[in-house]
Amino acid sequence: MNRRVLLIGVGLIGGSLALAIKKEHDATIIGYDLNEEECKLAKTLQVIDDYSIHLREEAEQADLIVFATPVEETLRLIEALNSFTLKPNVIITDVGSTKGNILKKAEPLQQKGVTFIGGHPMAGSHKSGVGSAKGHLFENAFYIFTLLPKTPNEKVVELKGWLKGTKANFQMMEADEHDLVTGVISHFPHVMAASLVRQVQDQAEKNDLIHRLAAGGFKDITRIASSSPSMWRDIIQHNQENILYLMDEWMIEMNEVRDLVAKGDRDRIYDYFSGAKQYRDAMPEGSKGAIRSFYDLYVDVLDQAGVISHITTILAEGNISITNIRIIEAREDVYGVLRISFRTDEDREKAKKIIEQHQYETYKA
Ligand SMILES: NC(=O)C1=CN([C@@H]2O[C@H](COP(=O)(O)OP(=O)(O)OC[C@H]3O[C@@H](n4cnc5c(N)ncnc54)[C@H](O)[C@@H]3O)[C@@H](O)[C@H]2O)C=CC1
Ligand SMILES: O=C(O)C(=O)Cc1ccc(O)cc1
Repeated sequence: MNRRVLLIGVGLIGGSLALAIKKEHDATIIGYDLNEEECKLAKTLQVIDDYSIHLREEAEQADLIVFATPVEETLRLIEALNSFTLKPNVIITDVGSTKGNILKKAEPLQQKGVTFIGGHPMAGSHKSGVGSAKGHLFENAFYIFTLLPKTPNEKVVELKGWLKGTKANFQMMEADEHDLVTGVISHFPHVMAASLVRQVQDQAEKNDLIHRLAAGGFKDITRIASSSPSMWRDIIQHNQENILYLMDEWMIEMNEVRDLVAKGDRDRIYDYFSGAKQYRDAMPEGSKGAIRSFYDLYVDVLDQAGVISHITTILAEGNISITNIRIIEAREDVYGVLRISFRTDEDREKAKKIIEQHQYETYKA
């Protein structure tokens, strides 16, 4: 019998999961979203088979229910599910960036014998909406499951089966540990990125050159500050304790660095940078973390006119597809750096070889 998936929240992550599910399953995917335009677009793009405005009716027929809504909304909707008569074997999961409060909210469902498995695919983008959804978004990314006590293992295996098409790397974690770890590597860095941008904004009011010069590397390192403010408001709210702890730690650290700078302590400043470099350089390559790594290649170009078409032609001849190409004009008009993004490290390596054969200089960030 054809199985039914109810996707609640048909945006970037929900749409990407739907596409991944479709790769491996011949199930009917029904979308439910407050924004009807997103549902229409999702249907046109064949991300979902159909959509509905009748949550109860759809939930009661579903074999798999996926919440891909902002965390605060997910909490509200999980509560609504409590009064529905769900199929006895249904699996409910979510994709929220925080897990503690969501699992607590799902406890009453489990007490009624319904399986809820917390999920967090740790890859994404600063973009929102189903228009940016991709079936391969979670390939090689960590996909964390957080379980309520007594969740049957066969249900976890079944959910992994549903999500096989993501080609993600599934991992189990306790909800508390998840929230601390993601606080460290994703949520707090997000606050930092936003604060760096706001510092530039404040300083740019005094000197408008700052705005122009920030367009290069600064923009790259603060890319995540362009993500959905409402999504991040929810994340910060639901990981408040960890974020406050990390902010306090950061301020202690900044005071220590401030002290080194004030004293002009050259050796210790060197040690500070060198320690950070060593630790960063030793981080594993090739696996995706929460913050998306791009397989970028930088190419020095002198004459910008015509160079993009030349490089795209030689890459096309070499059968290498690119996901993005952009000139970063950080060196005024004559010189430029071309940044080309690839889907895999392998593509980037092949491209590097080919481009260098044409006498361009390349480097990886
Ligand atoms: N964006 C990212 O990179 C990642 C996001 N996440 C998590 O995924 C979830 C969704 O994020 P995105 O897909 O990026 O957001 P999105 O904005 O692209 O999609 C969210 C969708 O939920 C809909 N929605 C909001 N409230 C609703 C409600 N009450 N009922 C039905 N639909 C509702 C919105 O209309 C929107 O279409 C969030 O919980 C976020 O924490 C997890 C991993 C990565
Ligand atoms: O844009 C990026 O790379 C991200 O930071 C993606 C992201 C956002 C939220 C998550 O919970 C996990 C990953």
